[in-house]
Amino acid sequence: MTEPLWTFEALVAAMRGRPTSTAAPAISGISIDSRTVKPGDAFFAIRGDRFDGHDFVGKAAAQGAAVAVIAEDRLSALGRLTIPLVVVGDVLAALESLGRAARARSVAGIAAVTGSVGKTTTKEMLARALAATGPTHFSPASFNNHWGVPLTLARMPADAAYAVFEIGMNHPGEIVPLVQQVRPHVGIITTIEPVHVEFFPDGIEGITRAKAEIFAGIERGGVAILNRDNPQFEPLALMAIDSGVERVLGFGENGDAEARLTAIDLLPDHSSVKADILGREVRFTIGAPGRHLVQNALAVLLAVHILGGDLDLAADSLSGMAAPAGRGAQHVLSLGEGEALLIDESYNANPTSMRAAIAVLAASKPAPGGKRIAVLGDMLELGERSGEMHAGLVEPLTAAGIDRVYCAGRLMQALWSVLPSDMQGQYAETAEELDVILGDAIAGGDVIMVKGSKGSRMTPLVERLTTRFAKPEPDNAGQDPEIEGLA
Ligand SMILES: CC(=O)N[C@H]1[C@@H](OP(=O)(O)OP(=O)(O)OC[C@H]2O[C@@H](n3ccc(=O)[nH]c3=O)[C@H](O)[C@@H]2O)O[C@H](CO)[C@@H](O)[C@@H]1O[C@H](C)C(=O)N[C@@H](C)C(=O)N[C@H](CCC(=O)N[C@@H](CCC[C@@H](N)C(=O)O)C(=O)O)C(=O)O
Ligand SMILES: Nc1ncnc2c1ncn2[C@@H]1O[C@H](COP(=O)(O)OP(=O)(O)OP(=O)(O)O)[C@@H](O)[C@H]1O
Ligand SMILES: C[C@@H](N)C(=O)N[C@H](C)C(=O)O
Repeated sequence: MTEPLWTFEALVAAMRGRPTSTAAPAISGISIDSRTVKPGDAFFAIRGDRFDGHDFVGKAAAQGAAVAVIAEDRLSALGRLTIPLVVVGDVLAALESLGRAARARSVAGIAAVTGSVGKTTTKEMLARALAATGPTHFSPASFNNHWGVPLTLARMPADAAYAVFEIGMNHPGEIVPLVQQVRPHVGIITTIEPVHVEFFPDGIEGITRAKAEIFAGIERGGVAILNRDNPQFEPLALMAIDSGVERVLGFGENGDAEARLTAIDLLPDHSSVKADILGREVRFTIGAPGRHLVQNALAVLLAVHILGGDLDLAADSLSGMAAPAGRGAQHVLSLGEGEALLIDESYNANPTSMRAAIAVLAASKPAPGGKRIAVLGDMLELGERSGEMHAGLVEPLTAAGIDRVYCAGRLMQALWSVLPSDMQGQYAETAEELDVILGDAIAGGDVIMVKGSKGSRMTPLVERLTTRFAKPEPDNAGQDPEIEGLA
């Protein structure tokens, strides 16, 4: 029999909670959402921006939750429930305590990933690479904030050999409490870029300081892994040493990088790479395109090596990597007269990730007669230089020889107004309006890259296009289109 994730007693003790029952159900998972709760889960009733999880305890119980963790001040209002409760003062604080207990009992080699872009991609890649050596626990999706980090910690099995956590922020001060819960042996900063800059009046310097907060939680004897090619490398390295981090290692093309790129072949659907990782030559293939993924992979292999994983197995594992949903995942569209390829980059957008995605589109190979099409939504949270940053995309788009650009959103007007007329597809105020426009414009052989900030609602546009132009059965039967795409 496999061990439960938590015994009831251990769960109660970790949170110093008050159980309402002497029952002792085994707990196989942790959930904060009645819509996805599984039998055996402990349901934590979190108060969020829209809802109070206490209103869904009954539903969670009906779905099979073994236990619910609730706040003292809501107990009397909950009425009769069929499952044991653990009563605490503050449910989020209790989740954090459980997360700390998971960390305290763990023998895993632990990595934390932050950075202005590439956190999720790097976290997914590192989890894959470590899993080639031993059982690896990691954050789902982008669970990187004050809810996602303690939740991921609380879910960490006691016998995980490795664990990878993503840590995000869009304001100063958010990383310190999160990294102090995770206490990683290795802290990775993917890169420092002008992202969420609206919340940083002092720009890149402020972002650098905020990302450097990760050093405050690195374990004694731990390692900081930094982007050697980024202009903020030196300040970050100094901040790491000032924070007591004993070892700082770099990755990139720079000759001084400990994980150094030595040769690269960027192809439309994958990359072949040669690198020197702390003096060892490693050759590998990444199963998804883009120079930015090569950068991320260097950090990943360095982290695997430091954590004692098998470097060769890790490098081999990267050939099976597909770009995550919304971050480069590829879909084949069936257009009657032929097929087109849609690259879904709709999860986020900022000048850096836009340039990375435009480079992938540039390297793609449309079929004869096909076009390279960029469909771009607003980049949010860029502050007072937002207009300039939107307009500035004209340079990489023209340099890459993109055939047509479609724009959606008020901010994208700044780009639209400076695009050469022969590149202009069409402008729409909302992503929704592009549905029909694009449906009529795209043709077999085209490669279409869709990107915008999450709030610019390009993801629903991708969903509508992939539904409308889905490959007919049986080609798709039982297969995940993201995995079956050309990635
Ligand atoms: C708390 C939570 O997870 N909310 C998710 C939930 O939201 P919902 O719309 O339902 O409303 P509430 O949050 O108010 O709900 C309160 C609780 O009630 C539960 N509940 C609700 C309805 C119901 O029928 N049953 C229920 O049990 C609910 O589950 C809550 O526990 O659902 C949404 C849809 O799935 C989720 O989108 C929402 O998730 C929020 C946004 C969230 O932050 N979740 C974290 C687990 C997480 O880590 N998510 C990441 C994205 C994180 C992110 O954007 N990070 C930023 C950096 C951090 C910035 C920081 N300053 C910040 O603001 O957070 C980044 O740039 O990367 C992910 O989803 O991948
Ligand atoms: N190292 C990198 N350099 C530049 N761009 C990158 C890099 N890695 C990923 N990207 C780009 O950034 C986009 C977002 O990637 P990812 O989700 O991994 O970043 P993130 O930091 O987790 O973002 P978020 O803060 O929105 O969760 C990708 O679709 C890709 O276009
Ligand atoms: C979605 C959130 N994690 C984020 O990064 N937002 C920025 C503004 C974006 O979507 O580009």
